[in-house]
Amino acid sequence: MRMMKEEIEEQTREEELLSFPQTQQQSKLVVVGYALTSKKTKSFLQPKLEGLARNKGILFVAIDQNRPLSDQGPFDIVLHKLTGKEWRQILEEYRQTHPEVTVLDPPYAIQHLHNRQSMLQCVADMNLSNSYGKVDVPRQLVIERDASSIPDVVLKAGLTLPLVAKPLVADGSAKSHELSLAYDQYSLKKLEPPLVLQEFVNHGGVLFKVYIVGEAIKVVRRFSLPDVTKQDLSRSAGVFRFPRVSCAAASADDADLDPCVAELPPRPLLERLAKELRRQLGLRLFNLDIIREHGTRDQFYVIDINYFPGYGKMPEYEHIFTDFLLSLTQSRYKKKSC
Ligand SMILES: Nc1ncnc2c1ncn2[C@@H]1O[C@H](COP(=O)(O)OP(=O)(O)OP(=O)(O)O)[C@@H](O)[C@H]1O
Ligand SMILES: O=P(O)(O)O[C@H]1[C@H](OP(=O)(O)O)[C@@H](OP(=O)(O)O)[C@@H](O)[C@@H](O)[C@@H]1OP(=O)(O)O
Ligand SMILES: [Mg+2]
Ligand SMILES: [Mg+2]
Repeated sequence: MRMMKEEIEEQTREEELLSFPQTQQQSKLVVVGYALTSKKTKSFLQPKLEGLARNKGILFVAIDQNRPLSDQGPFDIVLHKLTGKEWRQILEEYRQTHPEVTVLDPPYAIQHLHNRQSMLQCVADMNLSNSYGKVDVPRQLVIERDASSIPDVVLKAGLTLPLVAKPLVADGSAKSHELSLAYDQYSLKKLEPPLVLQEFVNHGGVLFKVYIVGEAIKVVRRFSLPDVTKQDLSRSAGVFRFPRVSCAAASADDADLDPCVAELPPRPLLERLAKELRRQLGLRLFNLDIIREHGTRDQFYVIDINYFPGYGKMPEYEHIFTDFLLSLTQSRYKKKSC
């Protein structure tokens, strides 16, 4: 007789459990359910992560979106990065009915990052400035509709060209990553709202990606858009489109760079920024793109924040991530015994 799908899954899981070191079969395993796109599963769930996790007693189990979430598991942690209202509702309901499970992260908090205005609002409100530096967001305005009005609106708001035009919605779709650089005021009419118009900040062509996993922070350098000089601006006109520019950007960690451009932002400044963002956004898994204004030592701008970014590109992510997952279950255990 053919085995039921559930039975096969149960058997596979039992076999997986048996492949764990014996000490871990006896002590409690941390079961992490994941709901990720196939692209994300490939980049995140690399064999080196799964191997280390196994040694530490962590088991990753794929969530079947065609079956009720409550019938699966039991999970200690749910990791997810999928879009859609329906999925969000499923997760919110699951959080209510399964308070013992840590859902990374709450869907309502992630929603905050799906709009490029609300995404940076926390940073703007923070007014972070101390002896290590100053963190701002570029001046920007939201255009909801009517492209023909943009030149006027930009003039009135006093924004300085060139401007980066970014789709207002940042939901991870290919379209949400289609950016443009506008050199002159009249070409702005060619843009397609709803969008955010952000002042382009010269930063020496290098940006810093700050990856956050709970309390841990890792910073890497990436090549970015080159500076735009006054001469470039007077010579060029029009709108230059650059789809998925950030994904194509190579690592700049080993490049021979001007030390003033390459110097990482001060660690204490990033720690303060990360701590505030973690608290205010209510998120534990995100990264931010931060740039240093060219010609300054300590003026920084946050230009982008992403939920559950490409951790596969973060150095030592397998150690950092597994330690983080373990720390979550330990703190839950501590809370319970208190
Ligand atoms: N205000 C700005 N000033 C200078 N360069 C910028 C600015 N905004 C964006 N850029 C450049 O454009 C790139 C893409 O912008 P941004 O990071 O906002 O887009 P994204 O599609 O959300 O990227 P990601 O793939 O990281 O989610 C940046 O990595 C940077 O090189
Ligand atoms: O493509 P990668 O895995 O590297 O990760 C990228 C991730 O794509 P994915 O979540 O679809 O995989 C993007 O998410 P969406 O905005 O498209 O949702 C965004 O977070 C990028 O910033 C990540 O690149 P990183 O900033 O880490 O370099
Ligand atoms: Mg970015
Ligand atoms: Mg982004």
